[in-house]
Amino acid sequence: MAAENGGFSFASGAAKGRNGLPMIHTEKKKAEEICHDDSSLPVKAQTLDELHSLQKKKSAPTTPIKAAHADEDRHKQQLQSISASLASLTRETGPNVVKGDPARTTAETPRLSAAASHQQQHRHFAAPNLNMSDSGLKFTHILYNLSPAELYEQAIKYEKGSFITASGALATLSGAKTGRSPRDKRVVKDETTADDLWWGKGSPNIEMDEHTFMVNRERAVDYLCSLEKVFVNDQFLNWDPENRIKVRIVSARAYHSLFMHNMCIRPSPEELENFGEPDFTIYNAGQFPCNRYTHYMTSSTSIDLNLARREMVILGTQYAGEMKKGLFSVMHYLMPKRQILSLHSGSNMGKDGDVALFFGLSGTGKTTLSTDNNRYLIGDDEHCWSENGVSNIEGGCYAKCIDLSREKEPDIWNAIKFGAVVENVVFDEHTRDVDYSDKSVTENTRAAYPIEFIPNAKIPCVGPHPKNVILLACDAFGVLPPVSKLSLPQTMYHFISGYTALVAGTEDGIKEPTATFSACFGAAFIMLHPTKYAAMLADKMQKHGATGWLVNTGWSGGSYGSGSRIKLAYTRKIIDAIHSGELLKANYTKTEVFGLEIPTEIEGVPSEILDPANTWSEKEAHKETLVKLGGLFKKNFEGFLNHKIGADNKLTEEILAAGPNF
Ligand SMILES: Nc1ncnc2c1ncn2[C@@H]1O[C@H](COP(=O)(O)OP(=O)(O)O)[C@@H](O)[C@H]1O
Ligand SMILES: C=C(OP(=O)(O)O)C(=O)O
Ligand SMILES: [Ca+2]
Ligand SMILES: [Mn+2]
Repeated sequence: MAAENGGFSFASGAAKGRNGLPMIHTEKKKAEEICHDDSSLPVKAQTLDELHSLQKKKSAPTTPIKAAHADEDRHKQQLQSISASLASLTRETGPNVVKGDPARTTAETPRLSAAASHQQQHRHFAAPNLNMSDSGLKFTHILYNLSPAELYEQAIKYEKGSFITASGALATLSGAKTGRSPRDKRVVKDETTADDLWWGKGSPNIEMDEHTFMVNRERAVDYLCSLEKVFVNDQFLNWDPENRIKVRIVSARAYHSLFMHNMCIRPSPEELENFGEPDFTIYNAGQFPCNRYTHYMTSSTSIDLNLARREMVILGTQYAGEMKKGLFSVMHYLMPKRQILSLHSGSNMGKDGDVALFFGLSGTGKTTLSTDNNRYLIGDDEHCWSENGVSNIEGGCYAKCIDLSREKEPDIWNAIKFGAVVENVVFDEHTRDVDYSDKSVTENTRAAYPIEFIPNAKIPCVGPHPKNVILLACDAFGVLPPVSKLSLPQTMYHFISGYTALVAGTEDGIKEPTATFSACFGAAFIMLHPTKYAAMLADKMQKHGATGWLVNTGWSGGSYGSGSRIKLAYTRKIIDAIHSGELLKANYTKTEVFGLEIPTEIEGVPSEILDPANTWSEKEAHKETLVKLGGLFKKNFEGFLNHKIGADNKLTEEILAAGPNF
C-alpha cells in the first residue's frame, strides 16, 4: 500500500518530528526514484528570460555566412530605402527606422547576447538631415514582410475586431467602409496623363493636381511616421517574369499587411534580399481622414494615384480592396504601354492546356466559375494577355462569401483556413463558427487567401493563349439567355457595354433591377479609353482564334421577384460544355432583339431554360422587358459612337451592327 501511494507512507511507530507530530517518511528504495513532476530533463535555462529567448530560432540566412558584410550592407540599404519611402518631402527627411516590434525588446530577442542585442537595436538608419519634427526624434519601427503567424499575433494584440475563426482564418473588420469608394478616386492630371488617360464623362479618372497630391501624401506620411510602428510589404505583381512589377505597401494595420501578403505575389527569401527599390509604392493611412478643406476633396476619403511619382495614397478608408484594385488600375496603365492587355477577368486551364477567360462585373461569377475542381486555376480576378499568353497579376483570390456553402463551393470553403483573412463576417461568439448567411455587418463579406490554398492552382500562374472568352452578366431582368455564342463584333459590343443588373437592397420588398454598364467589365479600373482595350482584345482573339460567349448567371423564368437565379449547377454544366468544345458543335437558333445565337441542347441542362422566351409565363411581359433592356443597351452605347476601334473603321461599324436591333 505504501508503494502504491507514490512512495509516501505514514509508517506506524515512526520517529516523531520536532513538534511531536509523526514525520512523513519517504521510502527511498533507489537513488533514481527521487520524486519529479515529470520524467524529462530539466530545462536548459537559468532564468525565465533565458527560457523565452530559447523559444525562437533565428530564421536561417539565405546567403552564406561568409557574405556577412554584404548582408550588413544590404540590410542598411533596405532600411535606407524604407526611410526614403517614408520621407517628408517638405522637410526633406526620412524617419529614423529600425526593424522589429517595439514591444519585443531585449528579453524576447532570440539567442542574442546582451551586447549583440544592443547592437541589433541600434542598427537603424538615421536620417542625415536634422531639420525634423517630433516624429524625427523617435524610431519608427518597421514590421517588414512579416509571416501570417506574426501578423495574426499583431492583429489580435493590437486591432480590435480581430478573432480567429473555427477554421483558423483571421476575422477582421474593415471599419466604416465595407466596399470600395470609386467616387473618391483621384488621378493626378499632368502633361503626360492629360493626353494618355481617359477623362470626362463615364471615366473613372477624376482629376487632381500634383500639389494636392503632395498635400495628401504628406498627410499620409506624417500620420504613418507618427505611429510607433508601420507594416511594410515588398512584393510582386504579375507572374510573367518579363513584366513583373515590384510593389511596396506601407500600412498601419496587420490586417492590411496580411491582406496584401495574400493578394500580391510573395517573394522568396532570395528575391526579397535582392528586392532593391520598388516600382510602385502605396501609402495606406486609411484610419486617418483626408482634410476636406483640401482642394478637390469632396469627402473624408481619398484614394490618390500619381503615375509620374509611381505612388498611391489612401486616406479615410480601411477597405483593403482599395489597395488591390488600386494596383490593378496601375497595371491598366503600365501594361498597355507595353502592348500587353490587362483584363478584369478570372482564368483557368483544362488538362489539355485550353485556357478560358471569365470577364464580369462584381458578383457575376468570375471567382466562383474560375475556381473549378476539374481545371487548374490561373487566377480569379486580374490578368494580362501578352505575346506569351496569359498571366495572373496577383498571388491570391478575393472571394465573396455571402451565403457561401461547403457543398456548392468546396474549394473556396476549404481555402478559408489558417492564413486567410475574412472581412466583416459574423461568427458565433463561443465556437467562432462563421455564419456566412449573416449580413449584419455588410452583404459584401469577403475572404482573401493565397492562390495555393486552392488545391489545383496552376503555379506559376501563367497559361497559353485563351481558347474561350466568357462574358458573364448577372441579368436580374431575366431576358438574356443562359448562354449564347458570340461573333467577334458581338463580343466587342458586349465587352464595351459591360452589362450586368443587380438588385439593390433585397430586404424591403421587391425592388426593380438596375442595369449597370461598365466598359470592359471594369470601368472603375481602366485608365485609357475603353476602345483601346477593346481593339487589343479583338486583335488577340482574332489572332489566336478564341471564341466569345455570353453567359447569364442571373435570372431565369422572369425578372427578379417572379423568376429565380439560374442554378449554379446548371451554369457549371454550361461552362463545362464550353471548355470541352461540345458547345461549339451544338445546333443554334437566333434570338429576337439581341440577335444572340443560342444552343438548343446542353448535356445536364433542361433544354427549355436555354431560351428565356420559353420560361416566362407571361409572353407579353417577356417581350416588353427584352425591348426595355435592348433600349438601355442602345442608350449606353451612344457614348461610344464617335470612337474608332482598330486601324480602320470597318470593325467599328460591325460592332455597332452587333448590338440589339428592333
Ligand atoms: N448561376 C450562378 N453562377 C455563378 N454564380 C452564382 C450563380 N448562382 C449564384 N451564384 C453566386 O453569385 C456569387 C458570384 O460571386 P463571385 O464569383 O465572387 O463574383 P466576382 O468574382 O465576379 O465578383 C457567388 O456568391 C455565387 O455563389
Ligand atoms: C475586389 C473587388 O472585385 P470583384 O467583386 O470583382 O471580385 C471589388 O470590386 O472590390
Ligand atoms: Ca479543386
Ligand atoms: Mn471575384
